[in-house]
Amino acid sequence: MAYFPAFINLNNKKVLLVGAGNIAGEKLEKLLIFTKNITVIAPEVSDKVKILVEENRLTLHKRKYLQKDIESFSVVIVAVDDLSMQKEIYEECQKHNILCNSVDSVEYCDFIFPSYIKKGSLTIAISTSGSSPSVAKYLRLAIENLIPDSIESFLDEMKKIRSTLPKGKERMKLLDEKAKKYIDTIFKFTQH
Ligand SMILES: C[C@@]1(CC(=O)O)C2=NC(=C\c3[nH]c(c(CCC(=O)O)c3CC(=O)O)Cc3[nH]c(c(CC(=O)O)c3CCC(=O)O)/C=C3\N/C(=C\2)[C@@H](CCC(=O)O)[C@]3(C)CC(=O)O)/[C@H]1CCC(=O)O
Ligand SMILES: NC(=O)c1ccc[n+]([C@@H]2O[C@H](COP(=O)([O-])OP(=O)(O)OC[C@H]3O[C@@H](n4cnc5c(N)ncnc54)[C@H](O)[C@@H]3O)[C@@H](O)[C@H]2O)c1
Repeated sequence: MAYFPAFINLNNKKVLLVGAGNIAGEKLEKLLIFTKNITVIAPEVSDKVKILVEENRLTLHKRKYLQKDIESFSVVIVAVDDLSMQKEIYEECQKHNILCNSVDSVEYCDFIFPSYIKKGSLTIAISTSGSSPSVAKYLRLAIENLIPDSIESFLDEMKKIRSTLPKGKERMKLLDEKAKKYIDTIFKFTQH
């Protein structure tokens, strides 16, 4: 089955990152845009992870992962250089209904990190379901150039209109027309 693309609210969700090397640093940098409720466990910690932990006052346990460490967490990311350990933690997560991401195999992922573009309240996420992370990256770079920064203020304006006008056909029509006009000016055409 394919992955269901969802945008998860990480408020009040505890996130555990196992591993603190190069890839853990990359995942941490991306996660920090969405939550600071992150605990890191690893015996060796890269300079980048050390700085991010200090700057964001994250909890760091400088030791190896121990069974049951996952138990108070909602989301676990396993960024260790050891596939059997990724499998072990993934299986432990399954028993506790904890969402798990492993950096070496989609087989041990309940969710995967997408490549994403964020401009204000707009988020565009791209995934190749693990087929080619670098294709996801270059597609992101190509799409990023198509989206103007003005999208941020335009979305703020649309949000304001939506919250001030009463729900109903009139509001729907107005919002649809404004959205179409804006997108038309960006892409010079609108697909229906
Ligand atoms: C999108 C992105 C998001 C992010 O990391 O946040 C992301 N990987 C990125 C970059 C990237 N990763 C790799 C390269 C080298 C070139 C290449 O292999 O293509 C590059 C390119 C680069 O770094 O330039 C190597 C790699 N990646 C994985 C494996 C294991 C394997 O497949 O076996 C290996 C082999 C390791 C090895 O060979 O040793 C696995 C995963 N990587 C994923 C996400 C998930 C699937 C995403 C999807 O396709 O849907 C998944 C399954 C798990 C996960 O991480 O969640 C981010 C781009 C962000 C951006 O810039 O926009
Ligand atoms: N998903 C991706 O985007 C992607 C991209 C490239 C590579 N990878 C894969 O990511 C993995 C990690 O690569 P890296 O460059 O970050 O490695 P690294 O050597 O820099 O870091 C490994 C980290 O795992 C920790 N670790 C090892 N054993 C541990 C244990 N028992 N408990 C807790 N922590 C432990 C280490 O202390 C270290 O912090 C590799 O297997 C690589 O194939 C994934």
